Amino acid sequence: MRLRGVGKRHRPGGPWVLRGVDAELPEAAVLRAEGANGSGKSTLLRLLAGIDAPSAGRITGRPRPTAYVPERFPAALPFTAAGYLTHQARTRGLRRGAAERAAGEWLERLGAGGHARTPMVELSKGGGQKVAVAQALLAAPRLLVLDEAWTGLDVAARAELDRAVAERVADGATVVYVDHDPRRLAGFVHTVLRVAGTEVAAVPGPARDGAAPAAPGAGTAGRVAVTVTGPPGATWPPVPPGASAPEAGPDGALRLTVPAAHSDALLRALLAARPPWHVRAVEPVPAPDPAAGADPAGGARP
Ligand SMILES: Nc1ncnc2c1ncn2[C@@H]1O[C@H](COP(=O)(O)OP(=O)(O)OP(=O)(O)O)[C@@H](O)[C@H]1O
Repeated sequence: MRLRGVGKRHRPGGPWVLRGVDAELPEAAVLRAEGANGSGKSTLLRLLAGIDAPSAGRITGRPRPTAYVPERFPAALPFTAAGYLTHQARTRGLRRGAAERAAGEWLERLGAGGHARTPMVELSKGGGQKVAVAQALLAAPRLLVLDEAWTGLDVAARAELDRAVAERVADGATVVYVDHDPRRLAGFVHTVLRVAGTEVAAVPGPARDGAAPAAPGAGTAGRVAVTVTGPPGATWPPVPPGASAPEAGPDGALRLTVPAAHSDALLRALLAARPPWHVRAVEPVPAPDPAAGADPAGGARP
């Protein structure tokens, strides 16, 4: 998916919120949009999801199907939770039986199975948010856009959404999100979209293959250290080739190193585990062999 010279203003002649945005969004990747309040993150996400059209420029190659969880979900709809989700699944091409099954399965996964027959207007804020998330995940989107989608969810549903993100990415989808919590999916982010002053800068995130050598202090051997904590009962997933044995730290966290080329696979496995692991940090590891990439400038980019 590609943005070329994309601009947006919310009314003709009004101020540009975004202008001249050029970016390429990779497949099978998580992208996090960051920026100050009112900088235009939600505006960017609505453009990416196709909810709003750009005022200038073009967006091409948007993966289909596309799904979007808005910051404010219109929960006061004349349906039950399951009825609404079934309707949504039908509009996305599922047959009635498959649509009902998908609706029920997503409500169960998010811990809202007991509210399947609850009218939407009677749902709590958290219940409404679960329906908002479920409607986005129903049709296995190839582009998933999440605007503060974790807000209002309970801990278990948040973890389920993390897992759903990992599943979508493992399936080749692009996931773009905004969240006020900097730890949300930390270490899993391929690209950060920095929104500031009408511009969007795409910078490598910690999970990008090959990002580690470009980071200050990193060696050219390209290993990264992953620090995780696990919920009670978490089992260690299969780790990719070349990973070190996990070592326990004093604070109960586990740390292991892995070749940068395999860090995405490890992060996906950790987040897709049931229950999922919490990825605390992904950091470059200096190369053990000084001849392999000694760089007095501290790993500056070539
Ligand atoms: N529908 C709209 N009509 C007019 N102005 C809008 C509309 N939506 C957003 N804006 C304006 O566009 C600018 C960017 O808003 P946006 O919601 O995209 O920012 P944000 O970075 O997501 O903010 P926050 O972090 O507070 O959610 C703001 O000045 C906002 O007031």
